[in-house]
Amino acid sequence: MTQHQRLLIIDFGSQVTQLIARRLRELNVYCEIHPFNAVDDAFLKDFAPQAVILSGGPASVTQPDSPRAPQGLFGMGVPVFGICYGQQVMMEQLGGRVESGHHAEYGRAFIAPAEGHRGDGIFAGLFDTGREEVWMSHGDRVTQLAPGFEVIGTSPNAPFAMIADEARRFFAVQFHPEVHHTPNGRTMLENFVRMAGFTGDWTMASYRQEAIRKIREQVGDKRVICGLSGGVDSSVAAVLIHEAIGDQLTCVFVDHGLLRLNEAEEVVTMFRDNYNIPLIHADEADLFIGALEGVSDPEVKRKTIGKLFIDVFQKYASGIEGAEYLAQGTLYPDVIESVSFSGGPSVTIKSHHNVGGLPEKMGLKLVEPLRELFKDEVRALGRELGLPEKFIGRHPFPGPGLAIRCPGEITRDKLDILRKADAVFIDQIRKHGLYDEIWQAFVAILPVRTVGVMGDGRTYDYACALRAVTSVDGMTADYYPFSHQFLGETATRIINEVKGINRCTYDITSKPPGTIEWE
Ligand SMILES: Nc1ncnc2c1ncn2[C@@H]1O[C@H](COP(=O)(O)OP(=O)(O)OP(=O)(O)O)[C@@H](O)[C@H]1O
Ligand SMILES: O=c1[nH]c(=O)c2[nH+]cn([C@@H]3O[C@H](COP(=O)(O)O)[C@@H](O)[C@H]3O)c2[nH]1
Ligand SMILES: NC(=O)CC[C@H](N)C(=O)O
Ligand SMILES: [Mg+2]
Repeated sequence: MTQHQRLLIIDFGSQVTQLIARRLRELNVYCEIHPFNAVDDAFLKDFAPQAVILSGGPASVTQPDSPRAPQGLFGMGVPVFGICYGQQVMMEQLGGRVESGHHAEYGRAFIAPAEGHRGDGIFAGLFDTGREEVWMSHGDRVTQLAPGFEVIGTSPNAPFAMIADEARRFFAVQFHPEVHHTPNGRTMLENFVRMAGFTGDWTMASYRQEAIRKIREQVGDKRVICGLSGGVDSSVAAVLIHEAIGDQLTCVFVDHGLLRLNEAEEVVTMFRDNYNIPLIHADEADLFIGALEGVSDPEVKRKTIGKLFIDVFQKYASGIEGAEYLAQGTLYPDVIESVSFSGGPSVTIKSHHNVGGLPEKMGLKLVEPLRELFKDEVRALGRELGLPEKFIGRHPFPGPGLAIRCPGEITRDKLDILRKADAVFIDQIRKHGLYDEIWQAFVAILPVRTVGVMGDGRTYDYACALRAVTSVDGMTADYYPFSHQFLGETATRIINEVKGINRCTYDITSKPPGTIEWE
């Protein structure tokens, strides 16, 4: 376990629990999210948090069998901050009262300070304008405070919107300080962690040292292979592991024939030029493209590719004496998603290419040095390790590559057209200085051909769709608001420069309801 000061977030299933963790990480506070049903008194003792935050959640504390925090939590002497359901559960467990009723508040609300309170303690710095803007999402509300608590702020439908028991260092709010729509939410969380004694010791410099020590401890004198895509995650993982164990590491870059224009050369050159890391360039295009022939179902595509990745890693691992470990760039969101509490079985939208099934089949043990980090932290670690900015700022690129940007059947022909169109689009974005503002951008080639007229001749070629989104973590996304001029210029360039495309559309679907990739 980390040697840093630790904060525990108990998850009651809120859609925005991850944001609590993000906000705290931004404050250089190390925290972990654990589902309420995995946290008991023994866990608390073992984890030894210096403070605890209780998340929101979909349940109602007024219902029998609704989730609770372990009662022992309130006797540990550590500061506790309850958010929404977390507030309600605190009141319920500490002797207050919560009621369901007709007092729902969804969206923006304003908190007024209670008599005699202008905001102090963890509410310091608030109410500058006489009221505090917050984001609410609740149907239940606290109707009676638990002994020891006093009210700090009220909203029209939540008379106990901000409450505190200063003596025990228990605080709670009915709204969500973790979302962007609560402008001073960060101030509240910062006040809370400073009050709890956090010094902000979670920095990438200390993380780097610790991660290196752990990798050495885990791997000993064995060998590690690392699937390297040239993406941020696997590049940072590879460089970090190399720093730890030097030439015990071999990277395997799989060219599955589904990469972007010149991508294979760029990745291989960049690694060979900048790092002295043994790198196998596995040219397996025939294997992948061959297996995908005639396949048009998106899930079948994904599963076919996922399995072939396994086969390829296995092939190269068996050629390396003593290769007992497989490294991958698993991030914290992947970890949380697989443990997080959910009210029912969740639906699989897409089988994200996942190397999680590897170890059993290959007999390889996993090395996952980034599994505690968010993407922005991985980028910060990459900078700390001195990776070239070109790699750190790269848009994410999915493991299955162009296969999921080519709805319907994949052919080499279509892939070539797609690669060229994608290169023009990205070139346009770079030329207009927009690359860093956009989270991810690409072209999808559509499985329809349309009629056009070029140079007085008839064309019957493919249509393509441009996709560019803004996002923080890929979980939700919005389309990027290009100017019409940019779109027009880009469409003209693609149609003029890329033989095989005669029509260009811009995808303005957000996620949800769409997803970022087309398949
Ligand atoms: N072409 C590839 N060759 C080898 N390994 C790959 C390839 N594509 C993906 N992987 C492996 O799958 C993992 C997950 O892919 P993913 O796209 O999520 O991460 P990434 O490519 O490292 O970063 P990014 O999310 O920025 O694209 C990678 O960390 C890498 O280990
Ligand atoms: O490594 C990956 N393997 C996959 O199978 C995969 N599918 C989607 N993505 C990437 O995940 C983010 C969200 O994508 P979606 O909105 O399409 O689900 C976007 O950044 C996608 O590019 C993948 N990455
Ligand atoms: N966002 C929340 O935590 C909601 C809590 C509870 N389900 C309510 O409706 O009041
Ligand atoms: Mg990638």
